[in-house]
Amino acid sequence: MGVIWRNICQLSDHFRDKLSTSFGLLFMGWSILVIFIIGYSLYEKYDGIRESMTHDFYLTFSLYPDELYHTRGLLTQNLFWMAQTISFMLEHNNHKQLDSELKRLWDASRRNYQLAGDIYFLRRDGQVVGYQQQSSGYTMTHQLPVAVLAYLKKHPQLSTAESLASSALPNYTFLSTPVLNAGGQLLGWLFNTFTIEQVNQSYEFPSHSSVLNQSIVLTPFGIRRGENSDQTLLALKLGWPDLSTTSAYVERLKALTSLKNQSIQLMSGQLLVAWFQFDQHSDPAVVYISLASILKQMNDWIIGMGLMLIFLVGMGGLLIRQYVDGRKRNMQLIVSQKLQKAAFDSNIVMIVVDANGVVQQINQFCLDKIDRREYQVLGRSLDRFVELRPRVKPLLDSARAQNGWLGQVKVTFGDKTTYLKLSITVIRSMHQDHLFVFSGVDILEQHIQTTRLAHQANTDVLTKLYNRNYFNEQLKRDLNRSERYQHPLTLILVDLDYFKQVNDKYGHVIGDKILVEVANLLQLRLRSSDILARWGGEEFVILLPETRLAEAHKLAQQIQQSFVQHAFTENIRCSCSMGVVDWEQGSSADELFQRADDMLYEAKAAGRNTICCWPR
Ligand SMILES: Nc1nc2c(ncn2[C@@H]2O[C@H](COP(=O)(O)OP(=O)(O)OP(=O)(O)O)[C@@H](O)[C@H]2O)c(=O)[nH]1
Repeated sequence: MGVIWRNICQLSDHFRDKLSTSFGLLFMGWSILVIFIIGYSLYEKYDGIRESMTHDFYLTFSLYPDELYHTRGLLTQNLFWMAQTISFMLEHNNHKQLDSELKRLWDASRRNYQLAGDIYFLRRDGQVVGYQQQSSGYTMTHQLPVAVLAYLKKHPQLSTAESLASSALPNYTFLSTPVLNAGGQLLGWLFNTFTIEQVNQSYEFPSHSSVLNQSIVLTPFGIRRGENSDQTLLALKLGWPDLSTTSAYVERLKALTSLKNQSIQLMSGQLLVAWFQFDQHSDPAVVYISLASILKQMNDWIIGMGLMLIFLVGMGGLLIRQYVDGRKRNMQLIVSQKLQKAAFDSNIVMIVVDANGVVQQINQFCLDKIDRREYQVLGRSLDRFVELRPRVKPLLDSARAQNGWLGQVKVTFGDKTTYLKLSITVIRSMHQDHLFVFSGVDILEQHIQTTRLAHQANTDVLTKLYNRNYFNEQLKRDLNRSERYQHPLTLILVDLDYFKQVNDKYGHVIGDKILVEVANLLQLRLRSSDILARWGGEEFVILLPETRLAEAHKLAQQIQQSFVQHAFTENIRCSCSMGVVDWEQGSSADELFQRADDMLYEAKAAGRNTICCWPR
């Protein structure tokens, strides 16, 4: 059991250490959380920029991905960061940085996603911030391409998206730009699929005919062919249509292009991927991406993080509580150990001995008393250094039997003797012998005081003899003993004769002196086992244990004689009368006294200086 207990203790220590480690981990966790919060605050700081981006920017892509499905997710992310960067750059109006950042992003996108085609960065007011042409590699401009500028110059009604929107597409912002190369392939596919009439009839583009002759135009209302169509592709900007508008547009395209069975998907309600397969060699696509959708996803992500945060805070709180509880327990343990040490090292005698009385621990207070060092005492018998009354062995036996001991002991440390109020606590242990903790408070002063008080309570102030109280107690005790062992016991009542006259003649001071002399005179005649007391006034009483009447009578005669021979102070002569009684088996103390009194009365009546005995 002891081993198991020790193991449990070690385990709990181990867990305490682990809790410290947990706290470290928790601290790391919190640090990460703080970093996240700071990051999020910064993010929030640029929320305005993001908002402006949401409302002001649209990205239109014309590209030819090999694996559209695969790249869609990555592209979404990439577009978001591209747009954010642009927004940030514009905010700071630093076109040089914007150029280099866009070039870097474009290169990365093309490398990662094998993009082809053209990218345009547009603002709602129709301004082209920048564009890239796949055919000529990355090109950055803050102006529209030359061909676009020429076209817009020729047709002022198309110079801004705003004018276009107000005239033809009131609900949409619109921008068209001629694009080389790939457009030709798309055009070829369209003409292989539809007749020119079909394309032209379905197209209601409010534009110059020469433009129409040279272009393929995609609008929410249809597709129309231009003459130089092998050179042209118009990228389409739809404004910011809602899902139903977009869906309607897609359906219209599908109807027009007979692609009813082809994959044209609406993603997340606002992410449209329209896939046009137009020849054997490549898969062109128009990808329209809503940044609002991306930001919505972003919001979901923030909610997720919020939930995670709540979870982490909960877990953190739990761990902190565990840690704090552990610390509290530790502190309590330390405090209690300190208290124990303080108690052990206090100014009382503290000794721990084993069952054989061998010292296991001893405090400095005690070491100072016996004038020894700790190493001289530990492992040795307590008897060698301290003399106890009662002795150590019986004390231990008694403590073991009664599960503790409390009492007063006389103790001698070296050459000094004192009294201790001693408490012995027994410590029982599963895997060890009993230990006995001696804690003793020095009560020498108290002992002296008590003894003095007891003495005063039993002593006559004038004569220093025992008083009536003490005598009565002794009489009771001796009567019992005589009763039990059938031992003889006699009592003598002594009364001074005519003492009133002495007082009257010489005064009370002299009378007192005579009383003291009488006390001494009586004491001289007695054995140590006899008890002499002042019964009151000028009356004395003598108890004679183990004494028969004849012997008591003899003693009374000697006393009488000593009075006759003694000259008291002022040469005063005094005599006394005495009643001597033998104790009769079975009679009480009162009966004994009554008889003694009777005898004394008879002695007085007989003329004083007389001894009367009972039985006669
Ligand atoms: N000086 C002094 N006198 C005491 C003390 N106690 C009692 N007496 C006196 O002892 C006297 C006792 O007087 P009584 O009882 O008449 O007895 P007595 O004069 O001795 O006469 P008998 O006993 O009949 O022989 C009184 O005068 C008390 O005042 C005391 O402590 N000191």
